[in-house]
Amino acid sequence: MYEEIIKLSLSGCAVKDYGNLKFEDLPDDEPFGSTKRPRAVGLANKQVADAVQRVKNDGHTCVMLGGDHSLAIGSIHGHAACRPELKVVWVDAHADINTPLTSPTGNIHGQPMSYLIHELCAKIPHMPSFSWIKPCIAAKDIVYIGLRDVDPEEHYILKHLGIKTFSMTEVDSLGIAKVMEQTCDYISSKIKNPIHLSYDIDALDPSVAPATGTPVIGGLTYREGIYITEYLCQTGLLSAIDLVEVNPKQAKREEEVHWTANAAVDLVLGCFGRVREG
Ligand SMILES: CN[C@](CCCC[B-](O)(O)O)(CCN1CCCCC1)C(=O)O
Ligand SMILES: [Mn+2]
Ligand SMILES: [Mn+2]
Ligand SMILES: [Mn+2]
Repeated sequence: MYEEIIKLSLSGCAVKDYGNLKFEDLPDDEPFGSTKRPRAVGLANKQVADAVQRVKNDGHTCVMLGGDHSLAIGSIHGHAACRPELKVVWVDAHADINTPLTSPTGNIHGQPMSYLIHELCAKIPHMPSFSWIKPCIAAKDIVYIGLRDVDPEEHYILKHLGIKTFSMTEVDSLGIAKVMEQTCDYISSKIKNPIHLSYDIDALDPSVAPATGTPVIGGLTYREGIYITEYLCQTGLLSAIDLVEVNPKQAKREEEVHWTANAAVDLVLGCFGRVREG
């Protein structure tokens, strides 16, 4: 991922590398109910939240390179501590809004949004090393793009809270340009709020980004994925970006790692002004 930093530097952006966060291995991190590795994930996200808050206090646009999507807990929490009026654009095949009680797998990468949303606060049990997390966004502050693998309980939550979603059906029916126009009208209707873009690489079709943990066919083309970043960049409102779920270990062969990493690099470059016209 250092390629990102080099390329961003080359493209004229002032880049400050805040370094890698070191997450200690917790051997006896027993599940909390069905929720796996609660202490490791809770402690890691506290570090992420503090780091993102440092970056935002320094006045930068923050880029958090994951790791899995559970890290969005800390990233959005830390960002909201500086910019409480932020809006979230969540680009993903999945909604990642299971609560610990609805999750079918107990994997926290499928749950991050549930810890952050005010309206779900009462549905979240107290968990070890999660007590520092305070809900910081409202359902109306969120837009999803790229959904195509949503659990029934997640679907109920999305509908019940009236959260704005553009699934792959809407991407097909409207086209990505209309989706982005409607996304920005929805989040910036009255005032221009800072945008937190949380980009799960599995939003892209597995033919483009195969090296990821939960690939789902029928995803965004490379061009649609890049268009999202170019469109949000030109709003001038991008305040923090998560680029997560790139996982070389999931590649079947070396070239799949390159395809996935190259797509991730290009997505970040799109967020910082790289346009395809040259
Ligand atoms: C859709 N929900 C899943 C996937 C979460 C993906 C997280 B991401 O960060 O990569 O987006 C999957 C649940 N299904 C697994 C297969 C059997 C049916 C349930 C979950 O584990 O909650
Ligand atoms: Mn994942
Ligand atoms: Mn995700
Ligand atoms: Mn996903």
